[in-house]
Amino acid sequence: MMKIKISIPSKGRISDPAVAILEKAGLGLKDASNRKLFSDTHNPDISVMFARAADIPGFVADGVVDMGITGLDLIKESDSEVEILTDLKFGQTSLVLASPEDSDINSLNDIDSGIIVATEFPNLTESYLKEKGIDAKIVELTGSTEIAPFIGLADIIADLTSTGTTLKLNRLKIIDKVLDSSIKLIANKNAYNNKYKNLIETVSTSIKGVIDAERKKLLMMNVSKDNLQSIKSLMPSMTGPTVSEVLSDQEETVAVQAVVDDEEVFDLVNKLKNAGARDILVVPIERII
Ligand SMILES: Nc1ncnc2c1ncn2[C@@H]1O[C@H](COP(=O)(O)OP(=O)(O)OP(=O)(O)O)[C@@H](O)[C@H]1O
Ligand SMILES: O=P(O)(O)OC[C@H]1O[C@H](OP(=O)(O)OP(=O)(O)O)[C@H](O)[C@@H]1O
Ligand SMILES: [Mg+2]
Repeated sequence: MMKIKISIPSKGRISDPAVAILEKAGLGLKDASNRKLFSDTHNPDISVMFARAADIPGFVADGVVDMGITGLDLIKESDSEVEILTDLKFGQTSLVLASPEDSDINSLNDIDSGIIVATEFPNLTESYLKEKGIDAKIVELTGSTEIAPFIGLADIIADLTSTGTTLKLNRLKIIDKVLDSSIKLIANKNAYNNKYKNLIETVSTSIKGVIDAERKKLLMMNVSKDNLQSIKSLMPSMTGPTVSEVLSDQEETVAVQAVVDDEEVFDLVNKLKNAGARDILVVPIERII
């Protein structure tokens, strides 16, 4: 008997990463064949429903599904009341206001009421500008917003930018930021607070474990006892290290292991080698619970 449903995007850039996170969290899809609306997972209590990323906040808020994976921009745009459980550390992007490079509009101060703004995010854009005292005319588009100022459809645009490549290619400059967004794990408020609290928390904990693990490595090495103190002092203080005896060895050797941040590994390995560490292993971690 299936207890909870998680909705994840059926297509687009966040679909595959969402499936991958579920898989690493032990919720791999049983029937991964594409274009199916539902799929069972390896946990009999949890199934997956595929949907458009923009529809997921509404489905979660209305209780059509109990949990979802989608972008903060889409959650805010649809004004859905959902519980945000954790940030999934991908799909980082910002919703910005941008004008043509050669226009005189360089900041909000250069904008008056009546300005025409093309966007895929009419609600966010309109309410942001209203907050700033600007009554904008919104032209809602469903893609290729960048072209709007050049075909006389709008004065400026509100669009997502990540690397900045698309804006640059289309000769647009950023004049203001409406919102920073990334992908979130969300839950229906009632399901989270009452009905399925334990199950939702279990799923959330597993997924958080995957996110934490992705940014960490397990370092293992052999160290002669003489060098142990200097090796220990190099290790990040938060995470150990664990020191254990190595038996079948003539000289006095210990094995040292510690969990370290990804960014630290390169530097640390060199320092450890110089301090006398041998047989250093850098091991990926699947989950940290
Ligand atoms: N260039 C980008 N970099 C990172 N995240 C992005 C980018 N563009 C969109 N996103 C995020 O991806 C999520 C899904 O967006 P969307 O539904 O538009 O999918 P998509 O991958 O853009 O596919 P499509 O637009 O073809 O439907 C949104 O939350 C959005 O913020
Ligand atoms: O700053 P960048 O790294 O260039 O990314 C920003 C672009 O990515 C998204 O478009 P997407 O690829 O989703 O196409 P779409 O406009 O059809 O949604 C977004 O709408 C921008 O156009
Ligand atoms: Mg898109």
